[in-house]
Amino acid sequence: MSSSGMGTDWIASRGTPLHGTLAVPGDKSVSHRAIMLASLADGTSRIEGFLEGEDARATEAIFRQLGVEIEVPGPGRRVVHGVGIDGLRAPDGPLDCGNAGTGMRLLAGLLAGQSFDSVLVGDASLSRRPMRRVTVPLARMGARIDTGEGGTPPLHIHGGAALQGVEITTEVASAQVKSALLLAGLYAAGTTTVREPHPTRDYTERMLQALGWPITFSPGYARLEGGQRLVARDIVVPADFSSAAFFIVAASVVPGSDLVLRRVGMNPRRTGLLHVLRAMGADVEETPAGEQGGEPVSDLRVRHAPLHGIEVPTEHVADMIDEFPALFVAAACATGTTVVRDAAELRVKESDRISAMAAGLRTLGAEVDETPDGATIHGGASLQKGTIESHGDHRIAMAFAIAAQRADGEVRIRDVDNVATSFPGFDALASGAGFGLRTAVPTV
Ligand SMILES: O=C(O)C1=C[C@@H](OP(=O)(O)O)[C@@H](O)[C@H](O)C1
Ligand SMILES: C=C(OP(=O)(O)O)C(=O)O
Repeated sequence: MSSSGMGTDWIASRGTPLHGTLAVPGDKSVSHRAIMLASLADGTSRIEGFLEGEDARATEAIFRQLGVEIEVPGPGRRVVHGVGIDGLRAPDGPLDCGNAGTGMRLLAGLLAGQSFDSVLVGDASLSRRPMRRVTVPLARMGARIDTGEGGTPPLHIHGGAALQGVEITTEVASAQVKSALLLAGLYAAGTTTVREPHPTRDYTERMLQALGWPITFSPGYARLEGGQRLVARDIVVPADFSSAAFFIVAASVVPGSDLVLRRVGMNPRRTGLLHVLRAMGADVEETPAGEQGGEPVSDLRVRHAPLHGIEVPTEHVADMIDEFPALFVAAACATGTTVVRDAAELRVKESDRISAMAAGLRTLGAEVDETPDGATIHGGASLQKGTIESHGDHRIAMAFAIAAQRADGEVRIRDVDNVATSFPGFDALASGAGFGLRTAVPTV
């Protein structure tokens, strides 16, 4: 326990210019889906590049509880003995999704189609997150799911519901909501069609197709029929763009940096930050490096460049939804003003990311005006030392480790254990590249 009494703290401060060649861990979104769909397939699938993060491991543990045998031949590797589309068995107790919104929302759809009852629970942060966005449209398909008071977890899912395919336009642009509906659609009679207000990441669609389930999809649209089967297939998980993003921003803002990130997943629904950073003046050279698991991957060489503020085009928001904490730091280090709009979703992530970033940047001396759906960040102030609350949110913690590389003095970042949900080993990789970053000596 740290002096905050809540978990580990980091002490971050200016390091050296960032150099070297790094490979970030596997994609979290793909890792969740690989476990889920390989478990439902006929036959044995091998997964390479699996993210050894707490979120994906929570999903893995849940599928073991649902009767799936999953071997671990080594780090980042799994052998999943699929039980077939109707082969899951009733769990012996609640299924713990940990910190993972993705795990819980996708499982709500998948479990709504089973013959048995199940209960999904999560940690304190997940227990505050909105679930009606999945339970309401799933109810239209015939699912019976009770939420806690206020539409939050736990979710009590009643088995044996006769699901019916529906045509739905989602209210929020959310890959989790879309995926929950498609996974319920596997068990529904007839056709399930999902349209989205803005296109979101399409890993569920791509992986269903790769495992042989007939599906039609294009940006913002997906349609499938119930009652098919999945065929086991080996799955290679590409490196997570969202993890790479912290290093892309760090190398952009730390003078003298020249960093290479190897074979990063470049699904166009994930790379909105690149468009925005380039519009701000960032120097990111992209060399395509083929495909990994059906996804384009590229080597990215990032050199420090002076950034200037912009109005973030709203069409990029869904394609960079997890990158805003890092973008706020880039904006604080830029000259001029950056305006973020149409990003109210940030308020219902692991923390309220708009207010967490605004509060933390103000502590370090930057001027930030919050709005209901975004913020105006006034760049150019020199950042000072200070103590930052991560609110137990991995992306807030990592974002402030970057900000500290531009601060005069030490930045204490409280409660960083949650970084292990998406990016185990971030601190070692960051220190190796040149970050000033260490774990605080606990005080008793
Ligand atoms: O489908 C997914 O794997 C994810 C979708 C996004 O959430 P929303 O669907 O809530 O936008 C993203 O923030 C999350 O980290 C992963
Ligand atoms: C929002 C995130 O994840 P999840 O919704 O799965 O908790 C994230 O990783 O930034």
